[in-house]
Amino acid sequence: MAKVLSGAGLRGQVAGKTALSTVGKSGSGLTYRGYDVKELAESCQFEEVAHLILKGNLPNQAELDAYKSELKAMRGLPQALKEVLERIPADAHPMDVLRTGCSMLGNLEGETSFDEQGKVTDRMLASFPSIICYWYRFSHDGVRIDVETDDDSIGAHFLHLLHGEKPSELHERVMHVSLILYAEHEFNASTFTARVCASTLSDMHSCITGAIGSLRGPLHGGANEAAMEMIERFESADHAEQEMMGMLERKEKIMGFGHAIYSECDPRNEIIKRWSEKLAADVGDTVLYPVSVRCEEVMWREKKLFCNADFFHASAYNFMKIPTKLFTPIFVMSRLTGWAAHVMEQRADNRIIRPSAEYTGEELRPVPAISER
Ligand SMILES: CC(=O)SCCNC(=O)CCNC(=O)[C@H](O)C(C)(C)COP(=O)(O)OP(=O)(O)OC[C@H]1O[C@@H](n2cnc3c(N)ncnc32)[C@H](O)[C@@H]1OP(=O)(O)O
Ligand SMILES: O=C([O-])CC(=O)C(=O)O
Repeated sequence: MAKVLSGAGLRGQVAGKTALSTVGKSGSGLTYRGYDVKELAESCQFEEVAHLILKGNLPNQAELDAYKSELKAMRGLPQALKEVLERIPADAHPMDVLRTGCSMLGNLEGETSFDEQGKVTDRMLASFPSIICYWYRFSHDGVRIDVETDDDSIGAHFLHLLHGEKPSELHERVMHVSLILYAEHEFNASTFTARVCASTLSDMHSCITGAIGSLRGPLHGGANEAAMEMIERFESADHAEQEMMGMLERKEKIMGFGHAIYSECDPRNEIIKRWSEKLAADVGDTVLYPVSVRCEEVMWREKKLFCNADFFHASAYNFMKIPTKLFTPIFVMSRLTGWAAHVMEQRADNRIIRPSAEYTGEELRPVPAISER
């Protein structure tokens, strides 16, 4: 007889093994393949971390240069995909666009054998910024942009396509940090979605498409967007405090706070918060950053709830003039590495994931004739 779990949401249950990351091991830490995320975010480019997660090692200079060149060469989009993107309306959610774009790429350049898993993942990594920005610029500005730029990094490629000009050094660095922080996080909801899909021996594009859908919700990746929608309503730190107290009294969920695994703090927060502060100084902000800090203070004082990775990402992205609706797609551009690495790990030692349910429905009963229902 299978054991019935008492806690909802499978909280605290070990659902499988991974060598990719540890989350909250001592209440607050995060490591990717044994490296502390703080050190990675301090000294690495996102492409180094993508290489670490997907290929197993931090690349040396020659390997990094080769990997970046390979990715650069994969930025173009097939005409049939552009045509699909052009038909998606401007008021669609960009996460839905990305979900469709990923799925369409699977139709055009599908994974025909698991030997291709590395290649199709790199292709997605290189082309997701193109997909999202091609649609965004076409539907919002009516232009068909050339997505094959020579930018050095994935983050710079994205910002260049979005704004039509190369980003500053500061913005490119913030993108590296942000993409590193979001890259991998053990058995979170979207990664678990990808692994469940992989366990049926499905293809990579299906696993990633499912994961995008799972990340979209405001309790997961969608929280950075929801946090932005909240903080932009606040006119000052005092106003933020007053509104937050009301929300807490009404027992509303405050997006960007709390975590299913971390018990003390989310280690990604202090890093992105520092960069948000730098960006605030860069743009001369006197509202959004102080409002965000006050929200953090109120939540800790009132509920002992801390900011997760999403909260200060909201102001950081806003300072870089990234439209709010594109916040969660950036998360996808990064987490794709973790998702794909988990798919590969699942495939390497697979058994179909199929838990049991505790039945809470009716006892066995006869089917009444239709005239008697
Ligand atoms: C990158 C990421 O995906 S990080 C997560 C992003 N998501 C969010 O920011 C959404 C807001 N946060 C939440 O909804 C939750 O904290 C989650 C989904 C992250 C974790 O959920 P859980 O593990 O179920 O939360 P947990 O069990 O710790 O909650 C404990 C209590 O704190 C409350 N709580 C948790 N987070 C919040 C919050 N953000 N605002 C208000 N109350 C909260 C819960 O309602 C619960 O209260 P109760 O005991 O009275 O029912
Ligand atoms: O681990 C989680 O549940 C959510 C999270 O922080 C992430 O996926 O980055």
